[in-house]
Amino acid sequence: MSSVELVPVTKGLQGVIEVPGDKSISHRSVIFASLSEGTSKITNFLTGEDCLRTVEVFRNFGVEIEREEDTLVVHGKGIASLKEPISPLNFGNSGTTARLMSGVLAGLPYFSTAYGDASLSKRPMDRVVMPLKEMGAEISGRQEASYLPLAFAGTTLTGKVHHMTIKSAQVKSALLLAGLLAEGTTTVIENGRTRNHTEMLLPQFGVEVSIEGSEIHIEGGQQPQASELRVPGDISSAAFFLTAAAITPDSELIIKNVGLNPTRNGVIQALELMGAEIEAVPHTYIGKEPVGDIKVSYSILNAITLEGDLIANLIDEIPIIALAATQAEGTTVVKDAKELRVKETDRVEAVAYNLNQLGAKVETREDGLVIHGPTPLHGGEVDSYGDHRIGMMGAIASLISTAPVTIKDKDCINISYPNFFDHLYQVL
Ligand SMILES: O=C(O)C1=C[C@@H](OP(=O)(O)O)[C@@H](O)[C@H](O)C1
Ligand SMILES: C=C(OP(=O)(O)O)C(=O)O
Repeated sequence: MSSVELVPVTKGLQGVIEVPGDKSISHRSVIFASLSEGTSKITNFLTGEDCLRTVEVFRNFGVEIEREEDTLVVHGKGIASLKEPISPLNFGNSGTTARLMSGVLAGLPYFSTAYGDASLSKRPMDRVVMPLKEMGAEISGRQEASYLPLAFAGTTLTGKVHHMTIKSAQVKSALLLAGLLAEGTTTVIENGRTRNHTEMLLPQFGVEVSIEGSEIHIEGGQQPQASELRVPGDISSAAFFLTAAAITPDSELIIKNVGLNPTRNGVIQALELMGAEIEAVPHTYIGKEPVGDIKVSYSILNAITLEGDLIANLIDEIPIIALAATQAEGTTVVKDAKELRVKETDRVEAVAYNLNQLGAKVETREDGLVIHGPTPLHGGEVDSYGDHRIGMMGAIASLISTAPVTIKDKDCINISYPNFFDHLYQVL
């Protein structure tokens, strides 16, 4: 297993970086382009392992997708021209591929099977399988199709009104995609705001989606049309550098061209509430997505409470915010975040275990974390448990530790941020 030893820094982080393309938007862009008629060009596509899984899935459906570095050219021939896949589809480690593609596989008139790695095979799939079955999907698998591997019979779906019971953009998106392939109208009623990239991007591919408050409606039978798109920088990747600069004395960093969608920018709010000197200015729109530069400098931080609706807005950033909280004055509380327990690993346990190994004082709760700060970190070993966000949290912790930090299984970082270490060394 690959590991790396990182030594503490002797000076602050300085410079200007541009993080890779947004993971959520990259997945969606290749799905929509592959279902489209015509040739789509996607630039700044995230070449992390997860998004490449989604590309591979559509190649299995016979879609010709060319890739040169972070540019994809997708030669769509329309939904009716997709071919039945002859091999099982491999979703790897990617929850987004698994959930969104379940909506697609359920509604295409083909038999398909799909599997994932050990981590993904433990993550709940009933959250998409159950509402898809209510639309007429035939899906089978272990424990009433609650886990991968899954088999999709490919049936005619009927539109339906779904009342969401969890806050999940993956489930919402799976149902909207199934709705696109279904007969009639599908409505998803959210029980809290989650990232809205699917609803924002589908119209760019010529698909009509109507939004009234928390209700999203999509009419089945629409044929998406090719589009051109530049993917904004990923705020979830930027979060590691924002936090690094906020907790490392004498730092000042600028991160350019980051997606600042208000359903995703909770990490900026959280760092601001902690007292970080942080400025995010949108300077342009890519489609309906605001994009801007973020400037952040070292500050003395204070503890905060994160709960309620803000949680979905920063769910993937909680590990790195927890590291910031170890350096903040007072007790930081993270509540309403039990979703963290069903990510690539149980992130409640993984964050607490690893930060405590380094000398922090972190307690676990069923739905979150309690972090007592500030505590100096003394170095040691961080076990990523194969989870990219835990690996990157450990790497950023090394900057302010008094002794080296070893990251076990560092290669998992390639899942969402293949050039993470290049960027880190660039700003040191
Ligand atoms: O829709 C998406 O692209 C994502 C939604 C979130 O998951 P949930 O829908 O499970 O909250 C997030 O954690 C994941 O990294 C990406
Ligand atoms: C949870 C994540 O991704 P996914 O659900 O796509 O595996 C993540 O990127 O932090």
